Amino acid sequence: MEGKLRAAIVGSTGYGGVELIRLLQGHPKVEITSVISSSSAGAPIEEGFPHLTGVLSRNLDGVDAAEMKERADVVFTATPAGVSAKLVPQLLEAGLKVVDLSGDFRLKDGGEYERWYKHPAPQESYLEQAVYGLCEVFGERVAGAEFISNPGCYPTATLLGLIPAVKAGWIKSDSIIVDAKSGVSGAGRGVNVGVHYAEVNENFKAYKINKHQHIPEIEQALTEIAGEAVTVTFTTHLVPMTRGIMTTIYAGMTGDYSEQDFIELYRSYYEGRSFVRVRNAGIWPATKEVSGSNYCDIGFAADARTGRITIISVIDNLVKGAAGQAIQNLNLMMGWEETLGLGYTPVYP
Ligand SMILES: NC(=O)C1=CN([C@@H]2O[C@H](COP(=O)(O)OP(=O)(O)OC[C@H]3O[C@@H](n4cnc5c(N)ncnc54)[C@H](OP(=O)(O)O)[C@@H]3O)[C@@H](O)[C@H]2O)C=CC1
Ligand SMILES: CC(=O)N[C@@H](CCC(=O)OP(=O)(O)O)C(=O)O
Repeated sequence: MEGKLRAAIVGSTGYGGVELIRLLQGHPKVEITSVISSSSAGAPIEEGFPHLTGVLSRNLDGVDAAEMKERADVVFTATPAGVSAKLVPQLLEAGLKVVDLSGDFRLKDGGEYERWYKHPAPQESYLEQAVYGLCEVFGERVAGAEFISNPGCYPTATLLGLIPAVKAGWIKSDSIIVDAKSGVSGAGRGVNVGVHYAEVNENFKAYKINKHQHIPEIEQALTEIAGEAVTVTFTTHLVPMTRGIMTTIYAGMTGDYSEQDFIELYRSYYEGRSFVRVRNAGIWPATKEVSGSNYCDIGFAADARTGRITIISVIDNLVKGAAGQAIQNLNLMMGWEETLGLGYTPVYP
């Protein structure tokens, strides 16, 4: 184990944290040295998560920045909104590297954060320090950074599906509609009546229409790429499945572009990036085709009749949408190959 980077996971009893454990167990340069819980410190992690028996044998540690500094070099905070805002500054002041999976540091404008998340914003200096880790787009900023704000699950699928076309000026920036669907693990492990089995099974429902906290995150990145204000209509739906996000994106095209034009544009933009796979014409991605993996698969349908492009983008919300991208960010921070420890083939069927 000597020579490995030591990692602690706060929120290790949540879905994002447990997925970090699964993925980091296979990472050749990282050792998990602390799994942390605010409510079950002292208990063996296998007790609550029998699937980890024989995989990771550790007792849960309490939330203590000084102890984390003793035990770890990097901390993944897979904690609810509002918790990271208070905890992460302590970790940074202790000299730890941090990858935060929550939404607390993604919006550069603290006022916008308070408006959408309904929590007090973190101090401005930490918002400035946080590097928004959408690896395939802003990866150069991640290299050597000490503090990464990992993108949200829906924004990851949406932005990877939109950015090459927005950057090229191929779509009308006031015409974007994102129809997004998520599996139930996206809501986390906490009890919530909206994600109860009887509410979700054999059901399909829209939620947070025009009020979703990922809207400003998507618009912030698209506005930067476009160099002009971009707004999106964004509707989220809950699908009766465990993992997976599909975003179906509609936008008016600025010219007479074909599917093949889009395929070539996107393949060129993502050239050399292993985790974005652009489909051939007529083969649209499905969530199962990325499940358990760090891939984002993208497909297109151009409609000359309406002048609109339809872009389908799928990810596993817990991998590319959370833990996988967090590890990809760590790899880039450390100057390692970005695919290190992430070579998972999707679980199919
Ligand atoms: N699920 C997903 O697909 C995605 C989630 N995210 C974000 O990642 C973060 C984690 O999500 P997820 O794992 O799904 O959520 P969960 O609700 O499954 O887990 C969150 C964990 O945080 C811990 N926690 C709660 N309060 C505190 C506290 N005060 N201090 C320290 N730890 C605390 C809890 O564990 P304990 O009680 O043991 O401390 C809990 O298990 C959230 O911000 C979420 O929005 C981002 C992208 C995708
Ligand atoms: C299915 C489901 O409920 N998904 C959650 C995703 C939450 C999340 O990941 O929140 P942050 O990225 O803001 O931390 C939602 O739509 O709110």
